Amino acid sequence: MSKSPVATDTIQHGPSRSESHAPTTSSQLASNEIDGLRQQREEQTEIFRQAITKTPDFPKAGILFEDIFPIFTSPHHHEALIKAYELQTQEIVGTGQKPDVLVGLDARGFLIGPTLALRLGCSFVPVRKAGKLPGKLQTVTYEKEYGEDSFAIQDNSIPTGAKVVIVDDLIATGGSAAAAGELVKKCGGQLLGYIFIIELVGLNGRSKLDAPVYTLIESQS
Ligand SMILES: O=P(O)(O)OC[C@H]1O[C@H](OP(=O)(O)OP(=O)(O)O)[C@H](O)[C@@H]1O
Ligand SMILES: Nc1ncnc2[nH]cnc12
Repeated sequence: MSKSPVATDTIQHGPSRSESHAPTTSSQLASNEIDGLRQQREEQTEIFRQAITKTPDFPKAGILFEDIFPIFTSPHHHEALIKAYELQTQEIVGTGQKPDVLVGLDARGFLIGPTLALRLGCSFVPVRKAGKLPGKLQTVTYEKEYGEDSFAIQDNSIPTGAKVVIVDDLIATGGSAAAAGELVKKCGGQLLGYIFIIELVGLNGRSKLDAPVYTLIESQS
C-alpha cells in the first residue's frame, strides 16, 4: 500500500522479523501482524495492477487512460478491492472504529462507496456531477486532467461534525478530490482522509488535498 502515513510509519519503525532474536513481545507481535498484512496487500495490489488497462490518447490526445472496470469482472478481485478499502479505512479512523459518512465521487467512486459503507455500517453520500441532484445543494466548479467539471452535494446530507472519508478510483491532478473535500467542509463534515486505487504521481494531485491521502497503486511517475 503506497503513501499510507499511518501504516508506513508503523512498519518502518517496528522491528522486522529478521531483526528480532529476543522473545516475542506484544509490540513485536503487532509488527509481525503488520508485516503479514503488508505482504497480503502487495499481492492484492499486483492483482489490481495486472487487471487495470491503459489506453493512450483517451479521452483526449496526450492522456493515458487507466481503466479500473476490469477489476470488477472477477468477483474475487472485486472482493479483494473492497477489502483493501476496508483495511485502509480502518487505518484512517482507527481499528474497531468507523467513519460516520463515506463520500463517493460521481461516477467511479459509486462502484466502491456504497458497498464499503454497507460493510462498515456507515452512511454513503454521493458527490454528483452538476444538474443531477434535486433539492438544496452546495456546488463547486473544478479542473481535472482532461477538462472542467462541476460537483454538487445535497445540503443536509452530512451531519455537522460527522467523520467523513472520501473514496474514488483515481487521483490525477487532484482537482476532483479537492472540490469534493471543499463540499464536505461546506456541509460541516470533518474530513479524515481520501482513498484511491490509483495515483498518477507525476501530477502531484495530493498536494492540493489537506487531509491524508491513501493509494493502492502509483502510476505515471
Ligand atoms: O484528479 P483529477 O484530475 O480531478 O481526475 C480524477 C477524476 O477523473 C475521473 O472522473 P471523471 O470526471 O472522468 O468522471 P467519471 O467517473 O464519470 O468517468 C476519476 O474517476 C476521478 O474522479
Ligand atoms: N489518466 C486517467 N485515467 C483514468 N481516469 C482519469 N481521470 C483523470 N485522469 C485519468
